[in-house]
Amino acid sequence: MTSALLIEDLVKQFATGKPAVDGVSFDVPAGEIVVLLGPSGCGKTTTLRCVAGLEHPTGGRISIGDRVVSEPQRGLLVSPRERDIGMVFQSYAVWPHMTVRQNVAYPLKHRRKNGGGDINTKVNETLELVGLGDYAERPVTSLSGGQMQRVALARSLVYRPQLLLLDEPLSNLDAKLRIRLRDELRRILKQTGMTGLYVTHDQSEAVVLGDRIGVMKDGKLLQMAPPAEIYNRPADSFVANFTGASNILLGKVLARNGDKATIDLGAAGRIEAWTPQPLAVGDKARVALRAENVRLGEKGPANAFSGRVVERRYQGMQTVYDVELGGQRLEALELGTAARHNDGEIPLTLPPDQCWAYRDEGATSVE
Ligand SMILES: Nc1ncnc2c1ncn2[C@@H]1O[C@H](COP(=O)(O)OP(=O)(O)OP(=O)(O)O)[C@@H](O)[C@H]1O
Repeated sequence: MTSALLIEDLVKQFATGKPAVDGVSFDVPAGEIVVLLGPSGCGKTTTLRCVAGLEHPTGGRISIGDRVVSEPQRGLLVSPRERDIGMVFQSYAVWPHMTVRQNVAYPLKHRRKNGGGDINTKVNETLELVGLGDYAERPVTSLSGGQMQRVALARSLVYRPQLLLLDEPLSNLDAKLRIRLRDELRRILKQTGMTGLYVTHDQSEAVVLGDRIGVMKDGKLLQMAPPAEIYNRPADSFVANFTGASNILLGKVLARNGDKATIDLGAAGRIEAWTPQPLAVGDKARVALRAENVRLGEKGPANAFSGRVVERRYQGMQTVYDVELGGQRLEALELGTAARHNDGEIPLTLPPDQCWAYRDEGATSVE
């Protein structure tokens, strides 16, 4: 089957600096939502703009459906209007002098491709889909930010483009609305069977919306995988850290056994960890793990340690514990409204599957 979007070795070099996009390749099968996630400046917006045709790539190839839309080596560049894409941006791109209905009908009246059929029926169906059925005749400027963004979404969905591009569409909304629209967006996109490429720096949006998440850093795509794999099998220490595995234990590789490694943590003892990288015996390693995966008060069958709680921070719905482990520090998170552990010595378990060892590129090590 042809991918709805295929990006091969995409490079974008602006006049100055390092390449904003540096050899990125991935595909999006029809009906799938791929989210590009990464910190500010990692190149996710530039990638999306290259797909839209708003940026001219320096190298590589982009195909939408079975049509190549950009291949600079052959001097090929299809204009944005000819790409059959929809776009939703951070700012609510709506026509302020029109009603909601007129805004959503606009692309059907002004695009070559409208698929035929009755414009009013299509507009009504799309407004229902985005939850604005009762607002059709209102001036668009009388709507709230969240509603305006629904209008922008409806306007991009109404002509059923081959591909929908969304660049941080929720970031201008207040926190509560952002969460509601985030959850609804997935339902809406899935209901229409739309293929989507979505850009965000917000992990929770990426996890809720994406069938797959691509984590980017410095113009490179570090990992592209379903959310659960990104969260449970991060291929790279940056991916682990960016998605919230904030605990890092430093050590040295003692032994390898398949995709597991035994790491010497110095005074803390030895730890078993999963490793996606070809670590060798003697290598310095960083073991990453999430605060929520530290099992305080438990003596498990593997990776059982004795630590010391040095500080507790009660946060109402959860408690964060600072734990000392052989001269290193860990944070442990306990969900629930009651803190069950006190300061002082405590057994704890770090489940081997939830400990991930990466090569330590930094200088620090435990001798
Ligand atoms: N028009 C431009 N001219 C020069 N450099 C640019 C231009 N647009 C982006 N860049 C640079 O390219 C790199 C990637 O930017 P890009 O906007 O793609 O990152 P991003 O991950 O989307 O970040 P953000 O979330 O802040 O938008 C950055 O270093 C940025 O400064």
